[in-house]
Amino acid sequence: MKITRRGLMTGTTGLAAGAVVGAAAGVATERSGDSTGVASYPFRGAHQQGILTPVQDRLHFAAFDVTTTDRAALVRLLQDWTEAAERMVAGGSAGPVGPVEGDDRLPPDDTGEAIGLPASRLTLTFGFGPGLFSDADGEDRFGLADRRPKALRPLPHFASDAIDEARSGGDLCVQACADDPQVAVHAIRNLARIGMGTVAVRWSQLGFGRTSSTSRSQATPRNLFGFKDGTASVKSEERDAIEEFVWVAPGDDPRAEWLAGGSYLAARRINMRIETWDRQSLRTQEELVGRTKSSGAPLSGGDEFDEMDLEMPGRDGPVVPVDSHVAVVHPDNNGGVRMLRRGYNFVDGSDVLGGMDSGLFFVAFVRDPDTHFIPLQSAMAKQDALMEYLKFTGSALFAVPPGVRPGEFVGQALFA
Ligand SMILES: C=CC1=C(C)c2cc3[nH]c(cc4nc(cc5[nH]c(cc1n2)c(C)c5CCC(=O)O)C(CCC(=O)O)=C4C)c(C)c3C=C
Ligand SMILES: [Fe+2]
Repeated sequence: MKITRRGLMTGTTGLAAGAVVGAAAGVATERSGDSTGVASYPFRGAHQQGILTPVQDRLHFAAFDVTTTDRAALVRLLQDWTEAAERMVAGGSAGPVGPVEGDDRLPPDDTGEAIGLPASRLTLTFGFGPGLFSDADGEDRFGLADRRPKALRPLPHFASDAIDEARSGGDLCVQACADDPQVAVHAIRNLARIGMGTVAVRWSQLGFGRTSSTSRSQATPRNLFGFKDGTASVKSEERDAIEEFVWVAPGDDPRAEWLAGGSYLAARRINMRIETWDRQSLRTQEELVGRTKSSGAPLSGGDEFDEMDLEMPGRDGPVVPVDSHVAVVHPDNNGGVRMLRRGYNFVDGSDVLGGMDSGLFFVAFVRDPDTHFIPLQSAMAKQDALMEYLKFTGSALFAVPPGVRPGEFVGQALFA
């Protein structure tokens, strides 16, 4: 069955628009326009989609404040979001009726800007922020406080952070990734519309040109410094590494067993001083990163995916400088830990000085932020020569519940 919003609207499936959901694992497309050969991914499974899924080209990420005090309303929202998400990732509309099929005296249950667009490999990934468990005064908002995962706290302040609170935190988050920005935006917009009166968008971020790859079948993309980014990120083919570094395991956190099979999502909005960067010599740029700009190979030699030799002597110390980015965050200098990175480039117009408000919206999925993320971010803040070209302007941490099983809603085990 071919599922497109247009196909559904013209009745080729014989079903109401949006009523159909993809059941097969990764519905193949006749003409997908991407290297994966897949048009859509199933919403339900052991783990949420949008983590191991081959990274799509576009992002719309939104963080929400929960505005209700009613636990039942929060549960209803998650049920409604689950239904809408399942329809939209299959290429259907947000509501069961559709953008133009309903009673014309009522607002449509889908906003319509995705009419005619295919699923575009849309994935929707949901997360819970610390504020869902208790508010700033420690008040238990929804009877969930004693189920808060131990590592789910606002990220600490790191040296030279310039965090804008209006771009940080949030009680809930939704990561929408797709190959078409209109499809990602449509999904977030409709989830926000469905949540009216229960949640309000706190901040959101658009991203383009994925800065990572989650599969060996994907080429490594480039960030706005012009370097390949994502080379050493955990790949979906690395089964042992995924268990060790990405998924929360049963027994990791006895009071938050509901999170087993899930993960933590660390988000950092990082402005890049690209105008200053562009004035640095190629050699300086490569020494700041620790890899070559052309192939992404370590400065110690070899090809992109070859092991880096952090000890190889150069003229003034190691050939991969000790304060280069890759040396500072390398597993050998951080207790062996790795992370699955899934960031995007962004350009949000220009700043008051005529420079571009641009950078990298860093997203990483980790098993435990206390051991797999915070120490690396601290090391970067203190020792990384790249920091001179970076300004951290947003910050958030979310617990990402496990996958949604048939008949369940997202995060159901937390409310059991
Ligand atoms: C705290 C975690 C990290 C932040 C924040 C971060 C920001 C950041 N990174 C680049 C560019 C590159 N990063 C690369 C590798 C790399 N980065 C991190 C962590 C953070 N980066 C890790 C764990 C690694 C892998 C290290 C390893 O195992 O070798 C690379 C090299 C290519 C690659 O492996 O992806 C580049 C390039 C920028 C520009 C940036 C902030 C804007
Ligand atoms: Fe990095």
